[in-house]
Amino acid sequence: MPLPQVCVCYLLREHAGGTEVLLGRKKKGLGIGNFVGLGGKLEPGESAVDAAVREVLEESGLVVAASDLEPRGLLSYHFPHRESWSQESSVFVCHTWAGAPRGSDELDPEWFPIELVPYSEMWDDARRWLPGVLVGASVRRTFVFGADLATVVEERESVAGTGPTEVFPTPGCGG
Ligand SMILES: CNc1ncnc2c1ncn2[C@@H]1O[C@H](COP(=O)(O)OP(=O)(O)OP(=O)(O)O)[C@@H](O)[C@H]1O
Repeated sequence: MPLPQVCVCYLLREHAGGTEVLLGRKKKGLGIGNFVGLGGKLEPGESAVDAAVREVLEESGLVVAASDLEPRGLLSYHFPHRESWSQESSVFVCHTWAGAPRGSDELDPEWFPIELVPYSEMWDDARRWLPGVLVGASVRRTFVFGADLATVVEERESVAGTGPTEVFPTPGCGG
């Protein structure tokens, strides 16, 4: 079964001699209380880019153009103890937008210098890949979360089903 597809978009600005990223504390749903980038689920038939444009607008009021989104990879999140939480996230970075950020029922956006991103208040995987993405890297990685539904217990440098190897072969399907 393909995983539910979600997207995340990190807006970056140059400010006070450094780079800042727009994050917000999630007010509802999966990961409530965590600081996250702007993003959410793809609607049926929607591309990850179009979903990112829509989610940025819905969550912050900012208007981004699809052509200004830089694709930075794919993350696969697995929750063997709560399969309904497993999902795959396309990652984008964007430096150009129109408007000023405003809060929404999802989060209240705040700028953070990239050296001061609150990793201890984010999903456990973020500190393992987001620092690189914020300075220009791309990422393709799989994270497996433990029974506490919060701690990364396994990390692989590939994404199940789309990379050269199947990370999670389904018992009974071949092999
Ligand atoms: C498990 N480790 C994780 N680490 C970092 N980020 C994570 C994440 N798991 C989900 N995310 C992000 O969360 C958003 C989807 O969350 P999800 O609750 O499914 O969607 P959200 O409620 O926003 O969607 P709608 O607005 O209802 O579409 C999406 O940006 C996705 O990248």
